[in-house]
Amino acid sequence: MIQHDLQDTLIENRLVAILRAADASRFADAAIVLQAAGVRVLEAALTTPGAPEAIATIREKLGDDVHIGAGSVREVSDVDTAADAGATFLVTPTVNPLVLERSHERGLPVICGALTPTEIDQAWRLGAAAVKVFPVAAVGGVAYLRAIRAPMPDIPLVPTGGVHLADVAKYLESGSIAVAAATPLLGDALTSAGSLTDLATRASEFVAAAAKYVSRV
Ligand SMILES: O=C(O)C(=O)C[C@H](O)[C@H](O)COP(=O)(O)O
Repeated sequence: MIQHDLQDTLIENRLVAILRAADASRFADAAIVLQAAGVRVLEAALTTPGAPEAIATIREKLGDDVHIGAGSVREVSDVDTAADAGATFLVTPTVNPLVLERSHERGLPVICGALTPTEIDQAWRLGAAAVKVFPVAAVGGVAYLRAIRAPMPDIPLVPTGGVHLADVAKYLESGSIAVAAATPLLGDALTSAGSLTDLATRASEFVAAAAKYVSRV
């Protein structure tokens, strides 16, 4: 996937579901539930043991209908791990020029994590396809997002971290290209005690909230 394709995919979906857990045993089942609910952009965090294998399984089972990225990419070696597993894009929590450089070499677009105006601008100038404003809720949520957008309206922003269902419309109304959520969307669905039925309900609610802002490009 190239930069513009990822931007188009985000505009067409407005929602990224982040899979992160103690282990990846339920990632593929959760991905199937998410796909059925209309979620098309998934991110498997590399902090989860077994995430690369889960990325490969999800690609095999769900095909090209679902975009599966690797998240929490911090090291250059993570880029290669994710690319070799078949991830179609990368998500980082930080701005690391070496990670962006290697991602470009491997042909993978990046949603690069950043927080301050300087970091956000730097991530964009280093060639990020979009900038993940993380952790957005902890620093002021929608008000912070709006403040960032005013002087930098050209940068596609993906607010992440503490984005709850009730916030989805507010962030998208404020000009975000998409929102990303882990805990508020996945809940405990990735644990053995979690319910995939409840996940289906939550995912449908998130998709419905984002749907108003979806545009076909
Ligand atoms: O994966 C990464 O690279 C991140 O840094 C982003 C996180 O997964 C967020 O921490 C999600 O936050 P919640 O949606 O509040 O659970």
